[in-house]
Amino acid sequence: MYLKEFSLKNYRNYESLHVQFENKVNVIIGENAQGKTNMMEGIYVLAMAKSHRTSNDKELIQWEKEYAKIEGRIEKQNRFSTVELIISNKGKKAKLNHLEQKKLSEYVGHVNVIMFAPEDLNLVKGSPQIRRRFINMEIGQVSPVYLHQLNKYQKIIQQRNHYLKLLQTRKQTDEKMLDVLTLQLCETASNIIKKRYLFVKQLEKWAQPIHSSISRGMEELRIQYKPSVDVSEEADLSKIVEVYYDRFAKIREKEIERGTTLAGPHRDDLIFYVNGRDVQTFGSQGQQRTTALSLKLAEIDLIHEEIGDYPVLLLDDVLSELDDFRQSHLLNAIQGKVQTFVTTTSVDGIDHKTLKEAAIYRVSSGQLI
Ligand SMILES: Nc1ncnc2c1ncn2[C@@H]1O[C@H](COP(=O)(O)OP(=O)(O)OP(=O)(O)O)[C@@H](O)[C@H]1O
Repeated sequence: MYLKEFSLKNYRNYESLHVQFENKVNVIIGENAQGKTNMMEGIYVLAMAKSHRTSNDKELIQWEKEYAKIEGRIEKQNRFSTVELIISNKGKKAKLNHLEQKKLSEYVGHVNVIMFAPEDLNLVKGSPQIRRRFINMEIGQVSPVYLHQLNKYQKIIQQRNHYLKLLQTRKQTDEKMLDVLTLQLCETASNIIKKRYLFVKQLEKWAQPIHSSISRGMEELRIQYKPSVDVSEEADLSKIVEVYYDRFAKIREKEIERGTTLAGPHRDDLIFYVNGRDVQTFGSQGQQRTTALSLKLAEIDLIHEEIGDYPVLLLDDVLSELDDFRQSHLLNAIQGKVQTFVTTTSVDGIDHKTLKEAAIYRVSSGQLI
């Protein structure tokens, strides 16, 4: 998959940008605060309809402007299409081949991207929220049904938390509505869990050989999905609903006391083991970085397997964070098959072979040269 043309209007510090990308590797050089990350973010938002660094869409609109617009022309298996996203105070409007899409979940997934930024190196060490976000973003790209379930789940959680607050403050004493919402929650959660189990299994399949190769055969990576309830991978949907329902019955008093939902996919996590040990607790910084890199590279293969095409790779200021060996592993893995955008403040840290094949752009105050 290729992003052939890309435009920004009133997006962050870009008043107006139009660029054609001819090469597979595109290096974007610029001093600090000139717009490198903003451009990577723009490509990411065009694909995912949300930013990787803020949940507040208004931040994406240039200061004092009414709206921001991102457009792209995509080549996918020799076919061309256009994508467009308009962000305003009223919300987001997405168009595919000039046709407005009713649901964002039907738009997301048309362009597939993988972002690798320094904060992704925290995937292993950071909070469970970072890992849940990773799971959601990645499954969401290949499964509109998952995105739909996730949106539904979030709405139910909001309603349920609101109701639990009413019960907590005794503004409401009838618990019937809580039962209805709990059942809806269990049903939606069971679909999400099933998908997550499947995804983690696939991810492990692709990440294991990559991790082994980066560690020169010294390390074996295992990935475990840890749902917030004790439910096995083999359980069918009705069994998962049953397990959840039992759990909610047990914690009902506690939930009312706290006024919030205490179990569900919004409390799941991933555990990474290297040679049998939890790498978050016992791994060295190098092992944690290798794990994060293996996961990102595995995603490329996973998306390729799912959709039959490679995603676009966005490497935002991350190459300089990797040592020479990890950097060359990354560059070899994507060589020739993945359209890649690399941002950097200097080309010094990037290997010569990559630079020779690359188109090099300089960004300065929201302008690209
Ligand atoms: N909504 C906005 N409207 C206008 N300008 C904005 C907006 N949001 C951010 N900016 C500006 O964008 C610039 C930051 O750009 P960006 O984050 O892309 O920097 P960068 O080139 O990646 O720098 P670094 O190398 O430091 O990461 C800042 O000058 C910031 O003030």
